[in-house]
Amino acid sequence: MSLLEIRDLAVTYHGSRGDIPAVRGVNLDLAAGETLGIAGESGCGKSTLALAMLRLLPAGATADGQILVDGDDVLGMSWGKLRAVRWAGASIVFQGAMHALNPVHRIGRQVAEPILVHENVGEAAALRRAEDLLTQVGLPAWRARSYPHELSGGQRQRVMIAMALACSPRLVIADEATTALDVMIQAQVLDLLGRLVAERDIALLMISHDLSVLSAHCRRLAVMYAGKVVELGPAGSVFTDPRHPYAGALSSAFPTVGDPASRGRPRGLGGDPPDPTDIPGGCPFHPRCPVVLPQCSSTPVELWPAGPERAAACVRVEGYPGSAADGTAGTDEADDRSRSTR
Ligand SMILES: Nc1ncnc2c1ncn2[C@@H]1O[C@H](COP(=O)(O)OP(=O)(O)OP(=O)(O)O)[C@@H](O)[C@H]1O
Repeated sequence: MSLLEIRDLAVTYHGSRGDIPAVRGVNLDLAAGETLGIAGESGCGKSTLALAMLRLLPAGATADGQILVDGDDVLGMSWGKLRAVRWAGASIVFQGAMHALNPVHRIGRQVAEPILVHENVGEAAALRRAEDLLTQVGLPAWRARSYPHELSGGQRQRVMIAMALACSPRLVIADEATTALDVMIQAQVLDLLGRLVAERDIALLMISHDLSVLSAHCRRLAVMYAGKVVELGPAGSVFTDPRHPYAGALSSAFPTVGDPASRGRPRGLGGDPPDPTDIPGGCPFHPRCPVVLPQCSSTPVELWPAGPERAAACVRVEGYPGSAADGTAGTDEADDRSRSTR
């Protein structure tokens, strides 16, 4: 059994602009010791997915489907159980550590806090554990006595990782955890996360708009577009040999190191992501797709097997029902094969 199983997850924000379907039928699995990257342009639903996993969605959002952590559904569990899952089962490292840390408390106390809250441990023992965690993330133990403003951005992000690991979670979600850091520090922090994942057999779900970073640090990649996973597979293959035209455009957005201006913006791809209140029918990517076919505006697309461990939601994938070579769009057979790729 996978540590994390997401089944038919749909998240909708209900607001004054109308309903925003931010996540639309996502299915993902993640095993202990595995790293899965989630990539996609701003607004595709990555953070909503992360927040839903720990039931941290704001009021006004509804979530349907299942999010199973060790077989227990986060969306349906009691508050008591959810509290335990939030630290000991799974934890999140967000972007922007400066704002997440309390400026008036020493680092050690902040790292020790989740241990004190969630475990039956005295203050001195919790502080010793905090010092130990700081050394594990590459900071000297004496940093426990520092205040956040005395640390660099990279050091503060390490502190956030130490906090996330404090109660030995089995799943860590890193949402743009290193985006604000410069490239060298980013690589160091991501290497550190990768090492901790391997040593502790943690499942790591890493969210970033930067496909090249994810492909370097994750075993598998999921590419999202308009609330759906449109490509899933081994990271190297998705990055270098994408099967979905959007994944291809996204990987071409990170062609060269040292060209920050081009990063994150799919090159050669016109238009913007769709208005979330008015997502195009058929394939949601079809209005921007450089290789669009006539049926793309009407054929619903789901993930379809596209090679070993691979799936893509595109009618151009060989054998896709409704593709030029196949007249079986929308059949039960299509649904069955789609499910078998989860
Ligand atoms: N609190 C909210 N209320 C209403 N709509 C929201 C809210 N948060 C996000 N959305 C909308 O949901 C959609 C998905 O947003 P989300 O933040 O999950 O995307 P993202 O891929 O993480 O983007 P980014 O990389 O910019 O954070 C967007 O259309 C966004 O405008």
